[in-house]
Amino acid sequence: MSAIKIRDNIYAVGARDPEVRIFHGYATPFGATYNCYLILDGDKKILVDNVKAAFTEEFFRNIEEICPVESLDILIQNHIEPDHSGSFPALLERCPNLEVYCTAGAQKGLKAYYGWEGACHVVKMGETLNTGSYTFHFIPAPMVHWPDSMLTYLAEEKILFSNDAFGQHICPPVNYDDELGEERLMERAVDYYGNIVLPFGMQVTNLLKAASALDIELVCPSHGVMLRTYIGKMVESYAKWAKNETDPNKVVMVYDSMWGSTAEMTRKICAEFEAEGKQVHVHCLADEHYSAVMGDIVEAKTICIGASTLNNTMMPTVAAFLTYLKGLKPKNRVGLAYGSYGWSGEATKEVAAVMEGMGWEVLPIRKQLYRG
Ligand SMILES: Cc1cc2nc3c(=O)[nH]c(=O)nc-3n(C[C@H](O)[C@H](O)[C@H](O)COP(=O)(O)O)c2cc1C
Repeated sequence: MSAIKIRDNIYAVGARDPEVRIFHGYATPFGATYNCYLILDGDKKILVDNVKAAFTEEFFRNIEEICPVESLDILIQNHIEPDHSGSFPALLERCPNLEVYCTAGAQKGLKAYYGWEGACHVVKMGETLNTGSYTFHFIPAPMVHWPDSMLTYLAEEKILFSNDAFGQHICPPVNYDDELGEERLMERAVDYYGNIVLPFGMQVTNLLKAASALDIELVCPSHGVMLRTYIGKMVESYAKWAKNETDPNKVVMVYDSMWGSTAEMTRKICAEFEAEGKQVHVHCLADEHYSAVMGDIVEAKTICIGASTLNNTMMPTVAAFLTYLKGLKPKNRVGLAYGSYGWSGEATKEVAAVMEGMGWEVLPIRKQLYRG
């Protein structure tokens, strides 16, 4: 990838990773990008975030299209997760006097990850950095995505560097939301939300409140395409998802099956829901990674989980999905546990217990001895 000119003095200088298929346990069938941004303000050169360590060379090449890496003055580190900070040691090697702006949590993280104990500008909500003609406003957003996370707003250009917020895992040959198309954008965004942001509805609501005062023309996230046309749609969707507004007509069915009996139950139950006019999304865990289900979970009111009994418990694929789901904490759902068994049939009871543990309304279990 080359540097992408966004404005006269602003460039995207991140890296593309079309090959990545699992990203910290999250399936990325369409690859990912690690976006970061270079801003020139007179003789000041400011970098917002950096990239995964393995992509440092590509990142440096992109910067060098604009200016020498050694000439960078300031690094705004919005978040310390290694996909945004992996090049930090290499950057410091080439720019030992780089001034770093980040939250207190990020400072701790930079020390823990990289042993870095340098002087740092620790920023809080509402604090700004003036670099001459530009003012950067810092907006800490704890848990969107980690405790150290923040966003940075460049007032004069009306650009929000949103880091993980509003991101999408995709590595398309285009740079902007309207080039990708609304449907594809929102499909990737809800997948990202379901896998990354879902547990943090309250924090997202707080962030949207803080961002509502800003005049934003361009959102530059750390993953996926930049938003210039569908900012309103994205913010509206985040607000809805953060409030856990589900669709009573949307049903998700997730299952695995050894001999096809639970698959057959899935087809029957699916047909029943469809006869009621519901929209059913079916995922078989033998074919799909458990994280591929999460985009549909975000808006579905009813979630049916099918597991046959294997050695007195549920199938491991379903157990893995439930472990993942529990961590992402979808609330206020209606659950149905179903599955086939041969003699003891523990699986469905175990699935229903997990649903109860998440506080869901649980429908009566549907169990079937072998093929009925
Ligand atoms: C390796 C293996 C272990 C099984 N263990 C149990 C068990 O512990 N308890 C039980 O009720 N059924 C057990 N079964 C029977 C299956 O649950 C039963 O065949 C069921 O119909 C399979 O549903 P499926 O076709 O959806 O996989 C086992 C089946 C296999 C192949």
